[in-house]
Amino acid sequence: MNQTSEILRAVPGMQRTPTPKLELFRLRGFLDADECERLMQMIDANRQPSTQSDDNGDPTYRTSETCYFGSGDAFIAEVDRKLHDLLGIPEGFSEPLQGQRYEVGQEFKNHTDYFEPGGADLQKRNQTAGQRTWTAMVYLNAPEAGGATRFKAIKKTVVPERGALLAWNNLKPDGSPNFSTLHHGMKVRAGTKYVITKWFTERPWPRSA
Ligand SMILES: O=C(O)CCC(=O)C(=O)O
Ligand SMILES: [Fe+2]
Repeated sequence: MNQTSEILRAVPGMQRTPTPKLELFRLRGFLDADECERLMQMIDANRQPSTQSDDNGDPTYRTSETCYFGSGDAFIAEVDRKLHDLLGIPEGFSEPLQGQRYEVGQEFKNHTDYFEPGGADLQKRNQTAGQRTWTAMVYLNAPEAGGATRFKAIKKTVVPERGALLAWNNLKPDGSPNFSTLHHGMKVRAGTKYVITKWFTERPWPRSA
């Protein structure tokens, strides 16, 4: 079993989706309301159109906005540390924390978080931090309608709940990408949806000088 998987199974209150297809966990109340509010305000203040890995040229594919949190902020560093501690992954083995914001009608269509084997993006990453391993995301609020995360291969839909964390292993036990991690950040129907996302990496993320 993957070491992170073992660590997560031992966390009090952790819920694991019973499927042999992927390792998917949920922990309610990972962040408190104040932490969520603070992160939402930071996302509102500093957002730009989201980009796509392995870009497929479809402009309707990912319509949300992204906030790249600066690494110098003490509060962000604390949230970052909390995520690393939970998954038992040494600090540095991840991309800088991001926030995502979806307005009514915005979504992130079916995709996987790992980089496509043989693709240009993975080739580039292989010179630095390598493939993405685990994903952790935290719902900062519950939009009034819509905005669930749907894992098609296991027919599982996760409804956003303030402070709840979702974590999954993008790779299979042999280290190859797991297509069953395919997921869809579904359209928000009413309100605005906010999440933070953390992608863990095979090797340390290069520090900026
Ligand atoms: O917003 C969601 O529910 C999913 C987000 C996501 O899949 C991502 O940012 O990679
Ligand atoms: Fe994703």
